[in-house]
Amino acid sequence: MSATTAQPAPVTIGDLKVGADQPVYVIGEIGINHNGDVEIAKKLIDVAVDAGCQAVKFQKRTPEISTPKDQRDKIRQTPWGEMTYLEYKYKVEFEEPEYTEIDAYAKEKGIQWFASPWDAPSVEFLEKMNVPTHKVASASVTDHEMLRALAETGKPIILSTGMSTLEQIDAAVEILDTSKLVILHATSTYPLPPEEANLRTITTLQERYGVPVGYSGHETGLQISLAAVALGAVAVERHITLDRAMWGSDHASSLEPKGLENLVRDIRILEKALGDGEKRVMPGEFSPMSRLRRVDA
Ligand SMILES: C=C(OP(=O)(O)O)C(=O)O
Repeated sequence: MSATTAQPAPVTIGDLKVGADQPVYVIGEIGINHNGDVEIAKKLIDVAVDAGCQAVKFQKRTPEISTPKDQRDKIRQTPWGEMTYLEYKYKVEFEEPEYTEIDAYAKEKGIQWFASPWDAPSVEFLEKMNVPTHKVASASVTDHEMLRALAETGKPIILSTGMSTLEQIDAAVEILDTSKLVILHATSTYPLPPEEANLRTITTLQERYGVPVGYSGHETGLQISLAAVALGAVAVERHITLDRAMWGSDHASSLEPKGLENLVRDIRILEKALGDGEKRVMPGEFSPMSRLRRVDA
């Protein structure tokens, strides 16, 4: 008899399955860490492939819709000079030519790519790019118009839950098809202090929604993401960068290439180490047992 309880069926994303008894689905979140440069995006795809991630992720916005009205005219110093926040948002936004290049490059490298749309037109854009899944960023949990647009795509959805109450998540889940849903536990504090990680929420979400649950991390270092896997996270998403000192809001709390490589290496070790929960004598124990255990005891 196995000690493990019944697990929800895995969710199929492209040619991969995400769920219990599957390799942890590791997503390198490029986000806007490409700083508007497709060559940086391609280097980050290489970093994710070399580390052993199954996917990279971007963020797709229609800036005049997704940028909060009270933020648009704020002046920012940027590598492109002084500009409004809205102008800056356009600078780091990829459109069809860049995503076509990214799509071809990711296919050539054998890695999945998708994005979090931040408004309904971006869902339509990503659908045209034929992505295998869509991610809901924590900021969009309460954007029911966009969630309905996502549900209509019929694609599997990865729903992040930072900044959200259980009631807000209930309302989001109500709109989505739970047979194609992966939920990510997240705390949207950048960088995330350990005392706000609340990793046992992974179990709370598993029990409440009965779908595969993963983790989207914003901490520095690897321990919290690894603990999430030990607690049953079936997917892990981390921001990635070429250099944490690069200009931009997300670089500082991102993993550099070596950190990502170590994370995936350690996740693969944990997958093996977690086992199935069934107590049995392991093959490697027979020899020590014959040396150490008295047969007459
Ligand atoms: C911000 C995002 O995700 P999360 O809420 O998981 O950090 C995103 O996917 O764009």
